[in-house]
Amino acid sequence: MSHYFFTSNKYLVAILLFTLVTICSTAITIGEFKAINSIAWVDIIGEGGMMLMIFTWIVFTLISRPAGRVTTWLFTGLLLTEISMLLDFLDEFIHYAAHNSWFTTVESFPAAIGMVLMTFALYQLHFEQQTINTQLKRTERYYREHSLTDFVTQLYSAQYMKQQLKYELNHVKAHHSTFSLIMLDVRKFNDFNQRFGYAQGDFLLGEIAKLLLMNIRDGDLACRYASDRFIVLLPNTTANVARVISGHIEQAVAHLAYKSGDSSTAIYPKISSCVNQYQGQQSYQEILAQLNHKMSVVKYESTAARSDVTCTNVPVTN
Ligand SMILES: Nc1nc2c(ncn2[C@@H]2O[C@H](COP(=O)(O)OP(=O)(O)OP(=O)(O)O)[C@@H](O)[C@H]2O)c(=O)[nH]1
Repeated sequence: MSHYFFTSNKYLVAILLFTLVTICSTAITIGEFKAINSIAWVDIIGEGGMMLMIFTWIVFTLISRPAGRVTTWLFTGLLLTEISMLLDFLDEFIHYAAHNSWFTTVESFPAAIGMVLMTFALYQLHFEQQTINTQLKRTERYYREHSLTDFVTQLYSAQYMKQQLKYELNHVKAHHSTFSLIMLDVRKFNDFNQRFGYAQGDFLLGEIAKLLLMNIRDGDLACRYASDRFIVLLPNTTANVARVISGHIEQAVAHLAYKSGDSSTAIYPKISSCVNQYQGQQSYQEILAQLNHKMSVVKYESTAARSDVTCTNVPVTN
């Protein structure tokens, strides 16, 4: 469950709770509970079920979508529909005197407006999804398999990377071609976690993953290999080209002025990278072992050169 989105939609959560509480308390104040033997239990189950379903849709909208225009339209449409369902549900066991019957006669209006708003929201969502699909193309090299994505970064997982590596090895053997791998490791990520907390660490990994995707080509595949380590598979690519791309990624991450929470201090994360080119003579296990070893050497050398400072704090000036 995305705690982050729920927090970013906190005003909508407050509006939802306020609306539901106000309607229930108004109904109880101006109405009277019906006698138990005049209650239609089947209607209560049906209407109560629909009300709960729409409430669940609202909660899923709030936890799975970032705050913004489309989310607000979706939320408003769903909330109006929920209001109709709640009024419908309440009048199953609350009776209103004639002068308060407006409370139940208006029940169908919110849903009608809500449906129009939701249709508009879905129309907007369609365009938003088209933009996301364009970006997703970069991570969907051969087929969609979302069970193999990493939750924190939304990149493909190490398991998917191994599958694709095996596929690529067979491919280069059959076609006498070549491919390269880039391994990237965030420097002193443990220190970052200790200083800012794991939630911020997750967020930073997500931001680095986005930069990674922006700096690779459509046919390349970026995966989260292990904790703060990423691998990019570059088909039909020599080590020289891979080094250039890896340099672009390093520069992009080095220019990421990360702000933790409300802090206005910029933190500049750094990553180490190494590159290897392959023709398909080794197994995927040997390749990964070789790449991990090369990364250890790179990290050792950068530590020896004392250039592994992770976070440079530069106060942001307005
Ligand atoms: N926030 C967050 N931290 C993670 C996740 N997975 C692993 N870690 C943490 O990542 C850190 C990795 O630490 P190390 O392997 O020592 O790496 P490092 O601190 O970058 O050290 P160097 O690579 O030598 O510079 C550990 O603190 C792990 O607990 C995750 O999904 N989210």
